[in-house]
This record gives sequence, structure tokens and C-alpha cells, in this order.
Amino acid sequence: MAAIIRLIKRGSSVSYAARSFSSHAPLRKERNVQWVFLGCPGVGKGTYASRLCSLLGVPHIATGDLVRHELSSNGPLASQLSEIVNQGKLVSDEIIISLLSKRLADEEAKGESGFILDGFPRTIKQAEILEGVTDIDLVVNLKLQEEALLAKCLGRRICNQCGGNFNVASINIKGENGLPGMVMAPLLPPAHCMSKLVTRADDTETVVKERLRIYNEKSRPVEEFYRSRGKLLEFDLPGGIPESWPKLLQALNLDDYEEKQSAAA
Ligand SMILES: Nc1ncnc2c1ncn2[C@@H]1O[C@H](COP(=O)(O)OP(=O)(O)O)[C@@H](O)[C@H]1O
Repeated sequence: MAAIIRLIKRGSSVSYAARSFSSHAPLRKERNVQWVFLGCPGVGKGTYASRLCSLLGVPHIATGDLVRHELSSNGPLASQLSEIVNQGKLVSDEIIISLLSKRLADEEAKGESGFILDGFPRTIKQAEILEGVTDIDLVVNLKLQEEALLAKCLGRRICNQCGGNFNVASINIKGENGLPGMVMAPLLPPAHCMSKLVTRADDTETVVKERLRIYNEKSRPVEEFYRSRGKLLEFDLPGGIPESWPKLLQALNLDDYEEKQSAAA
């Protein structure tokens, strides 16, 4: 990880580790996974990436969380960032890479290796910088239809005490025009979080629509970047967590990994 931090900081294009994972190969032991989660706002990158991180024992690094942490701690970049984030725009590559480098350095100091990146890279420039400094094994592209994305963002609630992520939306989209229907039950918080729920300032209808527009303009090309390198695993979410999680594990060849982990525990 040290090499990644140094090189990300330098913006160098030196290549780092050897390739070690293809989407259908079993997990190898030499180093932990280095995966990326792509997908539109509201698709559930954070939910599925953090579950996989717990399963695989790697840090979950979400650049959106790094930005929100900088905002809430009133760091030197806070006022500049709040304006950008609350308009649904992207933070500059320079600022994101500086926040990410700091986080990677912290993980390294804790002796962590491997990672799942969530929300990075989001531009071709970020993807090129990342490619210049380390080998990404696999990129998971989570997909949901736009109607569900909007409903999920508007229904998202966060507990301001424990940080838990919940969703009050009850989604029931009828199948039409060749698109499948979709039912997603709300993900309600436990009673002790109920009175502490907050909504993200950028989860309003206008800002979510702008974030979706920006995703299509700036981040959609990142999918092609990884598709052309044979690293993209497309995953259409079939519903909420109960339906999607087992299918995602299957797609990642991790379905019996979860059983082995619980048996070993
Ligand atoms: N890689 C990135 N590049 C630029 N801006 C970013 C990046 N990651 C996060 N941000 C900023 O933080 C905001 C919140 O990010 P995130 O929680 O990942 O949101 P989303 O739900 O839109 O995927 C983004 O709208 C953007 O302003």
C-alpha cells in the first residue's frame, strides 16, 4: 500500500503490483483483494462494498465518506466542499486524491492491506492515476433502473449517532417496456435509531437528478475504461439486500466463502 500512497501523491505513472485476480479465479493468498465498486448514486455501492469488506477483511474506502468527514470536521476545505457537494457536482481530482492518499496512509499505519474502493475512480483522469499506481483486480458495476435510484436516494436516512444507513422507501416498480419490475422493502432502523435519523443534504430530488446527470457524463466512461481491460463485472441488482446479496456472492464466486468463514469462526 505504501507504493500506492507515494505514487498517488506524486501522480506518477509507474506500475506497481502484478495482476493477481480475474473475476472467475479463486481468491489468491498473496495479497488481499483490490476491488472497485462503480454505480450510480443510490445504487447501494456503500451497502454491498461494506458487507464484502467485512467478509474479506479489507478496508472499505468510500471517497464520499471522506468528503463528508472533511465537511463535518470543519476542515480547511469544508466551505469549498459543501458548495460543490450540495450542488451535486464532483470535487476536483486533486482534492479527492489528497483525501484518498491520507486515508490509505492511515490504513497502512494500521497494517491493513487490500481495499474495496467505493466512489473512486469517478472520472477517466482518476482511473488513469489509479492504474498508474496499482493493479485493480476487479471492478463491480452495480446497476438499477433510474426510477429505483431516485426513490432510494430520497428514502435514504442515516443515524446521526451510530452512522447506520437505512432506507424508508418502499419501492414497487411495475415491469414495462421490456424492463423487469422491482420490489424493494424498506430497510428500517432499530427503535433506538428512529429519533436520530437525518437525511443527507445532497439527497434532494434536484440534487440527485444532477448527480445522476454528472454520473452519466463523467463516470459512465469509467465503466468502458475497465470493460475494455476485461475487469468489469456487470451486476444487475435483482431487488433489495435479501435477494441481491446471495446473488452477488455467487457472481463473485464467494458463495461458499461466506459459509467457510462462519464455520471457521
Ligand atoms: N471520486 C470522486 N471524485 C469527485 N468527487 C467525489 C468523489 N467521490 C465523492 N465525491 C463527492 O462526494 C459526493 C458524495 O459522494 P458519494 O457518497 O459517493 O455519493 P453518491 O451517492 O452520489 O455515489 C459526490 O457527489 C461528490 O461531490
